Amino acid sequence: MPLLGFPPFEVNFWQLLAVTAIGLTTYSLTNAIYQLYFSPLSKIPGPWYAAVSPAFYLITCIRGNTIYSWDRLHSQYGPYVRVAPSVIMICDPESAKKIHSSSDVFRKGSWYENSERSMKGIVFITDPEEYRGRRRVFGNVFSKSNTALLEPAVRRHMEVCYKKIGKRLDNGEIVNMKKWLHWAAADIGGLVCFGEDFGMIKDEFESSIVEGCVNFTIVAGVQAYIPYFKHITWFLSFIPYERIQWFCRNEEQLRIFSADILQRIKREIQGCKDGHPRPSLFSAILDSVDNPHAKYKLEKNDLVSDAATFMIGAVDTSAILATYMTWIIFRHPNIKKKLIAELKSIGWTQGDHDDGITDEMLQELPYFNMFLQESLRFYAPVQFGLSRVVPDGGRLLGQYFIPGGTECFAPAYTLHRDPKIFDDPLTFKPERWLNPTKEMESVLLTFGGVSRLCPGQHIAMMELRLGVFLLLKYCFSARLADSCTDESMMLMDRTVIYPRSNKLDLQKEEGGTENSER
Ligand code: HEM
Repeated sequence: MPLLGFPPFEVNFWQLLAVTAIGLTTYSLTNAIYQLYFSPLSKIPGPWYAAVSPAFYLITCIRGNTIYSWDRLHSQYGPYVRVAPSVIMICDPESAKKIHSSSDVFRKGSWYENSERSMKGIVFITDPEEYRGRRRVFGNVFSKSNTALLEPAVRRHMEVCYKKIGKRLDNGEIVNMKKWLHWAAADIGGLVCFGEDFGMIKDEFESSIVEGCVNFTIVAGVQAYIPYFKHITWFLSFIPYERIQWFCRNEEQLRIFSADILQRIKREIQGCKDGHPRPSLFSAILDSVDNPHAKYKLEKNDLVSDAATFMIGAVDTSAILATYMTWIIFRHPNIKKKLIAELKSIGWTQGDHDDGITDEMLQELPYFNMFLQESLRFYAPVQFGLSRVVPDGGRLLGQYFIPGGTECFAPAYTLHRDPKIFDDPLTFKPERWLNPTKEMESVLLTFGGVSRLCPGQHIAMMELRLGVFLLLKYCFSARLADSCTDESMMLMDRTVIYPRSNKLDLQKEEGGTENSER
């Protein structure tokens, strides 16, 4: 009996397919016409296929080495490029400053929401209000003066590291500096955050924390571009295949690792007769979880996430920058000579002798600090562009009015090499920082933008200064091994940059003096 008198409505498979195809084609065509001619972003140049579908952007990001893709697009289309229907890339210093401003905050974008599963650490907080609350918990533990208190422990640790490397070089070994610098960065991260290192330099082994931190940035760099992928990985983690499990369970393993350490610190505090355990960042803030009267409260889960996040933030970044600084020192003998000359002026001696040099003295050396600054420009570990969202109401960026909700990013790789700001930008030239322009200083995004500056930057800078000084002290007579070439050190990019060969080998210069003893 036909319903309401209408004849029965029958569709066969082919009709259904035809209707679906017509529907999809109409939608795609209408969307393409809208995106190309009517969208508020349609005036922004860029490849047409990037404007009509997010596929180009997602594939470029998932493939990695985006720094080169963005740089090419910038040279082709100019400072503003539309790389997806609602994503724009900005290579204009003024607008880069705006999107990272601390007064008119552009919140963090979908990259951060997608890249974690259960890790609610500070770096992944996108809401500015929630971020301010979390930052208050940490108070001034990262201030320059607090960082200076850590110098003796950090220095002792680094001294052991470089002495060991020097001895190995003297014994004729080829030493992969990248590996040792990752061990040192993780050990120091442990010292700073938890008051204990992981014994990697002492026992010369790689704790799973290094692999965990490096893997996290790699996995996050893929997951961040595939919406809902983080939910799928939960199911995938049950597949009994080692590589898949490694990919899917890395975040959980880091959280377990952090929870264990925090538990140990807590036991230590409870067992401490005088109530003063080893000083560390997290022993200072444990109180915010356990004390009901603490001024700023933190959930236990967030504390564990923060502990893992701080290690992720500390390890790969510091190690990679130190690796490239080592490369530059041995790649350019004139730079090494100038650094040594300046160090000699404050009493530097080669080998195992106390020359009384402190971090404070290193901060006074002009060439030494220009070398550091140029390294921060050239080898910023995070160069792909930190994603931000235009606030409600939209904002004027350059000559374009960009609607609220649009994602934007300013790739550090391209900005740090802008010939309008840096003369001869592809040459590593410390002297350019002798009289820097305001623009040169403000465009550097090595430690992030002003609204979300890296809290570990003073610690990282101290580590880098002491690292260069101790490298020259204990590995003075080294040279680059034959395996280490311009080609092998070419920048690759997967969230954090790394050398193409994934190593930096040093060996002893033939006829050079002993490194460990004068
Ligand atoms: C050379 C070394 C380092 C570099 C180049 C570096 C770089 C950065 C950058 C670019 C950001 C901003 C990320 C964003 O906007 O999403 C950041 C954030 C962060 N860094 Fe570092 N970092 C370094 C060392 C450290 C160290 C040693 C620590 C901890 C002891 C640390 C902890 C963090 C944390 C917790 C954040 C998140 C802050 C936030 O979201 O506001 N970093 N870092």
